[in-house]
Amino acid sequence: MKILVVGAGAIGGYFGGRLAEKGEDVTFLVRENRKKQLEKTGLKINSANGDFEISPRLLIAGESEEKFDVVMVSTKSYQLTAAIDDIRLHLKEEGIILPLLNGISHMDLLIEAFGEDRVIGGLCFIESTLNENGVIVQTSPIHQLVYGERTGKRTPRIEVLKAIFEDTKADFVLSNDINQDMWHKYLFITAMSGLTSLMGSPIGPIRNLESGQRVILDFLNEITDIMKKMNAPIKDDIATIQYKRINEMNESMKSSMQRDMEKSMPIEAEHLQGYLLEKAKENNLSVPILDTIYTKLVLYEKLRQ
Ligand SMILES: NC(=O)C1=CN([C@@H]2O[C@H](COP(=O)(O)OP(=O)(O)OC[C@H]3O[C@@H](n4cnc5c(N)ncnc54)[C@H](OP(=O)(O)O)[C@@H]3O)[C@@H](O)[C@H]2O)C=CC1
Ligand SMILES: CC(C)(CO)C(=O)C(=O)O
Repeated sequence: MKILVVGAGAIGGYFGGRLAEKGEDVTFLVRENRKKQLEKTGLKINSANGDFEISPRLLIAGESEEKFDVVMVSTKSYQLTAAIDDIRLHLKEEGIILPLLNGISHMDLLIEAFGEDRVIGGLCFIESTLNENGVIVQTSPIHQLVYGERTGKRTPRIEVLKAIFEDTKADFVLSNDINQDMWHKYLFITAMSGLTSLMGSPIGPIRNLESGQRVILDFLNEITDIMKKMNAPIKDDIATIQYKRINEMNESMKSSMQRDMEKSMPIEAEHLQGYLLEKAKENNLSVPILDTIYTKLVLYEKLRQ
């Protein structure tokens, strides 16, 4: 199976790199600058699970007519519309799209572009970032990619994908309810990225404060209320589950949004917090913590320009 990874950034480079390390047929769709950099240095990954390096196969959109069976999408949300045009050029007629972005609203964009049947569900738990030399630095041991048919069915194509992902030096998990898993991750990341970015601190010091504990739980409950109003397929006790998860994470864990802010890069505030704030407004919900976090993130974006 020919795999195209769209973006050789922090997560695409990591999971695509792990598949290539195992010998799978992986190509990275990149843009000019990243291509030049990767041709010079190779794809280097400094990982909590063991460093590795590959000479990646690279493709610039439209430079060949090569088509792929699986397209793993690992751009930022604000890069997705442009990336969709590039993907169209390289997706086989029966090819499938596996998105790894945080959030939910990108699913509508992808389904609109490629059709219900082409798009499966996906998400990942990993703490990784690009350093100033374009090296992927993965800091916590967790490196889990969760995927599945949005119908929950064990289709022949998902079994093929499962076989490809097996024995990779990363944790690939086939889900029977990827829709729910994606909403649960969305809840987790909205809280985690919002709070760490607002406080400018890894999660440890925030949760070590009594007030920090309160704000984490209150924010998770706020987001859960919005999601329930949206009829999102979440578990009733998901706020408690994610609260526990946040309390079990590494002391030093940062969110990718926070790391992007440290690098003065654009952030996915509209895609993550902004989308939920819109839904809160539509449902007349009072969401003071989300309002505060969103204001901070929008101010960051304005001051950055
Ligand atoms: N980093 C993390 O720890 C985690 C991130 N996520 C989520 O994963 C998604 C990706 O994040 P992350 O990997 O950190 O982001 P990065 O910015 O590190 O990577 C995105 C990559 O996509 C590339 N890209 C964008 N558009 C195109 C295009 N049209 N063609 C080819 N390449 C393109 C960019 O390349 P270029 O250099 O050309 O701009 C960049 O290398 C986000 O939704 C994020 O929230 C989820 C879990 C953890
Ligand atoms: C919190 C984390 C690292 C977990 O995967 C994440 O998804 C992100 O920061 O984007």
